[in-house]
Amino acid sequence: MANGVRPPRVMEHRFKDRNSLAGALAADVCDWLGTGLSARPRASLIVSGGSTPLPLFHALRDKPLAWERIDVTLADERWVSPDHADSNERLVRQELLQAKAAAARFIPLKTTAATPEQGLSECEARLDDLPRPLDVVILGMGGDGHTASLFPGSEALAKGLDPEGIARCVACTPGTAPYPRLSLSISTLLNARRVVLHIVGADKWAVYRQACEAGEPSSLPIRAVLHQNRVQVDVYWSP
Ligand SMILES: O=C1O[C@H](COP(=O)(O)O)[C@@H](O)[C@H](O)[C@H]1O
Repeated sequence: MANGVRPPRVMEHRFKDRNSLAGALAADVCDWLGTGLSARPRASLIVSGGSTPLPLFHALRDKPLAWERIDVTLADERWVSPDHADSNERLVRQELLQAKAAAARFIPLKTTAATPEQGLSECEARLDDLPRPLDVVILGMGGDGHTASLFPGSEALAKGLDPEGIARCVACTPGTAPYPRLSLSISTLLNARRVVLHIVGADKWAVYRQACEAGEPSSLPIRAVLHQNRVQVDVYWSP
């Protein structure tokens, strides 16, 4: 694929550094949520965990939005206690749901069930509350092309990547990353007004460019986000 060619529904936004990216993406997310709130009683924001979103969370939490009318949940969760260092819920509570954003309603994915498989139906019920389409979905991507917790080689991948699937979420145990997990399915994540892929670093840019080429989503699950006709995907990248 020639440099610069990308799937038709993909728009690229490139920044000189991570803080510039975070500031611009926070401003855009604020506009999109504001548009949702002006048209409907509530708006939804689905965020990812891991290390990439930290500067975004810090830029977003001070935005002057009617946060008490915003529902926040996660694209995926590691099945660890909510106060565990690697819990995505902990990250969101400590780093996003502060300052003005403390007024938002948070919907955790982690339940008290022992495994994500056992927690799946409660989680689906929690997500049923969210009006569709979702307003803003912000996805991350791992170096292996996973997005949310849709990992290459995991047993739940076919179910999670089914574009017409009715499952809101899937339980999985990645062979290549720690912790059992629960992930929103691709059909849930793409039923959205705005979908963002937020990635940083040259390595992730190379994986993203590889995923822009036609191929199997089972080897690079992010392909299921990039190669579809349902919604525009805005890719925000910086070195
Ligand atoms: O495990 C996960 O990985 C991805 C990417 O994380 P990063 O640390 O490379 O930014 C993340 O999007 C996902 O939410 C998380 O659970």
